Amino acid sequence: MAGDRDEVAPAGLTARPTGHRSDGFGEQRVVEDQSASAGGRAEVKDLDEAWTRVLAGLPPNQRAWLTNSRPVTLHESTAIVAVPDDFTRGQLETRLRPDLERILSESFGRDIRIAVTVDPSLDPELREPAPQQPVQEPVRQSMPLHQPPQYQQHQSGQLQPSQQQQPAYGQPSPQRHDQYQQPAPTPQQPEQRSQHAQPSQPLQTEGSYQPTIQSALSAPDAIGQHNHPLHQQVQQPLGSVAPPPNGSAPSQTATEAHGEARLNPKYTFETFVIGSSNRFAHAAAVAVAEAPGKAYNPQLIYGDSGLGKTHLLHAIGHYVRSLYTGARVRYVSSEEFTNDFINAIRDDKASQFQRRYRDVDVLLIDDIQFLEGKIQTQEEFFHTFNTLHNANKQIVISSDRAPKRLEALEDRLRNRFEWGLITDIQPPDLETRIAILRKKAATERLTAPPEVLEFIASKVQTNIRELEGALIRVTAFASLNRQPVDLSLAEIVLKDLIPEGSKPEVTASMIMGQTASYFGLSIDDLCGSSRSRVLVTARQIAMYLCRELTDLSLPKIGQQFGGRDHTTVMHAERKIRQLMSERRSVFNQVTELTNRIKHQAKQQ
Ligand SMILES: Nc1ncnc2c1ncn2[C@@H]1O[C@H](COP(=O)(O)OP(=O)(O)OP(=O)(O)O)[C@@H](O)[C@H]1O
Repeated sequence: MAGDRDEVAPAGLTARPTGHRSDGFGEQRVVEDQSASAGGRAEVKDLDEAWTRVLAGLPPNQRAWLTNSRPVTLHESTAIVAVPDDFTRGQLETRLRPDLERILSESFGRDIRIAVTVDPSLDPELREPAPQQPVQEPVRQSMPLHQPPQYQQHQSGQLQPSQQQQPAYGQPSPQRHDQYQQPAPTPQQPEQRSQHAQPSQPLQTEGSYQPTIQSALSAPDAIGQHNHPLHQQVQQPLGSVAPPPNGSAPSQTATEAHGEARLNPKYTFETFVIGSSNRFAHAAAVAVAEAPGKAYNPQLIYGDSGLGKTHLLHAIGHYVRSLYTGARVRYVSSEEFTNDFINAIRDDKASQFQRRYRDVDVLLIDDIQFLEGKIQTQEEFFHTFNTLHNANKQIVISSDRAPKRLEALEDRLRNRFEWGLITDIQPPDLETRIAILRKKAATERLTAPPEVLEFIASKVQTNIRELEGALIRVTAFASLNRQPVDLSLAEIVLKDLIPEGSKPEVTASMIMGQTASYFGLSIDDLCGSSRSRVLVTARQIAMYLCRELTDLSLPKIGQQFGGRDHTTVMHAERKIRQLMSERRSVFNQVTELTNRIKHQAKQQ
């Protein structure tokens, strides 16, 4: 009990409850028992009543800070109040203190001071992962980084279905989609139908099957129907593929492998719309997924931001895992790879790092351009690449440029990228953009008539992420106003989002500056660790806008916000998308901020 009381600090100090007290009243009971003989019971009850008066007596802007705060107990002349986070505690101890103490003193007829304690469980909504420290590539390390891998025995095996229940190598495993939260099946337009092989169909067995890019290219336009291009006889196999040595199945369980893969369940081949701009890359991606390590190794996909490179990488991962039980797939952005590498050096865990990236069947590495200029990480990646390639493990790489244009990447790496197959993705044409919107509307259960989809597709021409963002804003606006989604509504919403004329360049610092000043916060607040509701919303809106209005990658955005993890940015994006259609205030805040940011960008 004494321990409990020790957690409560006088104003100015922070105390963190050690136990979980979801109602914030755990401590009240403690003190109640202690002081029962001295009439403390009545006082505790009075504190609740006094708190009601406090809430009624404060102006709304101050009251907002108390939404998730709770009175805990009255101990002599100190009222103890629990709040969800440090930021709110700061507000109570500074701005609100005089009014709080005045109203409480009036209620009790004697001087009352407040002491504030932090109880994070009071804010159940906040699930933000803790921020990570940003990391810098070390200048020089003395430890040996490139020892031969210590898991040679695992590397002999090509992908093999694991033990009893599995079909023979080269045959698909039964559907394992239940392991993922696949998007709910939705009715599809003929042109949106998935064009990759169904896992329930047998794959051609080793030897008889060779993918061919010719056949992929001869497929009709994506917007029309076509046969699966990859079950055709080889005419000109690309990439040198050594026959895989026989080996044992990976020892990892499917569940472990799934946890490691970190794939977005929405990014599958089913949800990927094929058009002339991406058909080649898609066909090669399917080929690679069906015959990992054998078709094209490495496969490199390049193209501008927001055109579907990450989507394809994840889709490969899902498809491999649905075809080969136990397949060890790992998706990683190059930024994470770098950070992981640096942390491994710092923590003296080089061999664990190497195992993580070398003991896999398929390595999907996103945004390789991030390795430019990072000599040590390039060196490490070079060895990772060689180890995997020598063992006939599949490597798929994405980049925002063709390898030749990755000037700050070592020649030996660029050369290796050219060993396999290089495919590009171009901005989609109008028909593909409409088909993407149609599919997006169906999977997200957003209702929008064809003319609205066409209108949006005609307005947003390059980045598919922006295209999706525009659809979300239009449907959110309609839902908030309980209006049907029609052309005039779409025109209103998109007028501000997509200004006429050249596209001004928006930067993360513009977004952070405007967001901070809009919410009366500082940039440090946005980058800091406070999780007060106001701040979290502001931070999430700023992250959402960085995602929508800039080309920055998830990890890059995370770095801008005090070194947060990329999953925090993903969470923020999802959260704000959802809140925009549920809360008018959030929709208005995002719209107003977008206007301010674009206005500022135009003036630069
Ligand atoms: N052909 C497509 N069909 C359906 N959705 C697509 C397609 N291409 C892209 N998208 C969607 O567009 C969004 C952006 O795609 P993605 O993140 O894969 O782009 P990217 O090229 O990796 O961008 P960046 O380089 O900025 O990371 C995603 O939501 C993705 O699902």
